[in-house]
Amino acid sequence: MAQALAQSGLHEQPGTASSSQVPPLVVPLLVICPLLLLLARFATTAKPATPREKLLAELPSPPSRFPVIGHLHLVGSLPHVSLRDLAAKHGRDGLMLLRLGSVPTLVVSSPRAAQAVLRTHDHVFASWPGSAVTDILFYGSSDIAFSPYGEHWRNIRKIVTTQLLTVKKVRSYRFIREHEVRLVMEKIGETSAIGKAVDLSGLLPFFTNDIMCTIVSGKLFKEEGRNKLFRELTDANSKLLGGFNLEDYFPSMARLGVVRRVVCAKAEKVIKRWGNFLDTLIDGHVSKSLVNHGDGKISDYIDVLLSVEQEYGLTRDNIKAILVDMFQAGTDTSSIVLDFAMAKLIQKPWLMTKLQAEVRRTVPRGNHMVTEDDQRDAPATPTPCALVPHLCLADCDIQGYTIPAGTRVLINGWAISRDASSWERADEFVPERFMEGSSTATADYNGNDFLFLPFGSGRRMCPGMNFAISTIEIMLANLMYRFDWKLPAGSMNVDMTESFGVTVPGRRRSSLSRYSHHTSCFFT
Ligand code: HEM
Repeated sequence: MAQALAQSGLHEQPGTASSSQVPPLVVPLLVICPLLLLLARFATTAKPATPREKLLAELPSPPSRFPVIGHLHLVGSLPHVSLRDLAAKHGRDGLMLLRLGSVPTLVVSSPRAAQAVLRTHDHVFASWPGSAVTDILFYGSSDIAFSPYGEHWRNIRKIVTTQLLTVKKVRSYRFIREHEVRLVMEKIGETSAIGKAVDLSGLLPFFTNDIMCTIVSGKLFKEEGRNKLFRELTDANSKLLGGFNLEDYFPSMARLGVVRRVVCAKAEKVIKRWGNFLDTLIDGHVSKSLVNHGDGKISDYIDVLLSVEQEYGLTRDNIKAILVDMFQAGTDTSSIVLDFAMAKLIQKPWLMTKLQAEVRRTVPRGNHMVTEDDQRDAPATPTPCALVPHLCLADCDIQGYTIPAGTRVLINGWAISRDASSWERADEFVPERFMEGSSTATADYNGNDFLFLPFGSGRRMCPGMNFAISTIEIMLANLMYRFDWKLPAGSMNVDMTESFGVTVPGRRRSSLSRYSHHTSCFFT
């Protein structure tokens, strides 16, 4: 045995030939490490050169900062978790400054600080930093989500909130939601008939995508199989928005011509495909509306946008940007929440049974599925929270610190909604906390209660909240009503509590797409 170990090199004695040879990387490391440590010391102790740097230097910040990369090395693969841990250690009053590359970024991790940013000084923080990639993918950032705060954003936000996402409009799409739910139930039923596991993570993105396709462009759209292409394009956007983008951390470097060309090349290709596709759809609607007025059918988003085109001075590119936004913001977000909720419920069978009993009690006997009429008492669906980047537009006082203009601000909604000083069993999935009888039953996700901000708050708050809640609730209620679920051994390979997506420093839902677990479930 000893001989075998010695031969394999695991049992070498000091002084033997192989241990006395210095591995090739050691010498450069011995030189580089002290140099880096020296530079890190210099970076953290150097006197601030400008008034802006002086203000930033006042903010609590982790000491271990390197030149060039700043604090990037401290942010792990789950940024929301790293940022929470760093803020607990180095932050003060829910505020902490990080240098992500060359970008000063204020991380906000307490309800009080979030309220100061998103309510008290909402107008100062209502913009976002901008990027070359979003300029390409969203037609000069002329959509709503990526548009800088200002007149154009106000105009587009007004269209979206008064024409596309009103409560009345969302209700009018009820039959589309119920139809798509029915199709998913049939698919699950068919899989059940042959005794196979159901791949919910595979089904749910198509469910939310298909709803959005019909709402954007009408029934024909899906029948022609175009929904698959939309899914592909939305995925391509998510990858571009969610990957590591040099520009987010080193904006001045990304302004160099060569670098910019490399960063933008892929985005140009993707938007060309979006453009061709959306132009065909819009042209189809234009010619249809010339021959067919007021046929009483529910109008889709393209119809609506064309009908207000002149009133709001919309260009063709503006219309396309809004449509891309609706897909990007409105599909993965809801499917991931559904996936997350189901995965968590399957891990807690007693809770699943309890919620199932509640859903089943509300549905009249003999009904094959839950409709939106049956949903008055549907269980609350807790939604995980995202990290959302904002940009400080003018020097602003927050809790005694002056935040200089140009600082990026990340609201770590995930950390806030798991703060042990606000929530009991803060890290656990406990939907009962939102049910009658619990001390937090009245916790409000409408952006008024800063303990819980799944849809954000203030001027940039999610305008798709009603849309999302309607989609999530009807699907979740039916999944629970129709089937009893259990998990095949070893099929859930990631703990979703820790992996649920948050955004990285670009206004994006990037890590939603990093949410790569696979929820396949058996049902009985
Ligand atoms: C569970 C699902 C969803 C969640 C958790 C969610 C969450 C969010 C959050 C946190 C923001 C940023 C708020 C801020 O900057 O403070 C946001 C923005 C936005 N969301 Fe949602 N969202 C969801 C579904 C939807 C849906 C279904 C739509 C559209 C159909 C939508 C459209 C938008 C748009 C357009 C914005 C940008 C608003 C602006 O910048 O003015 N979202 N969402």
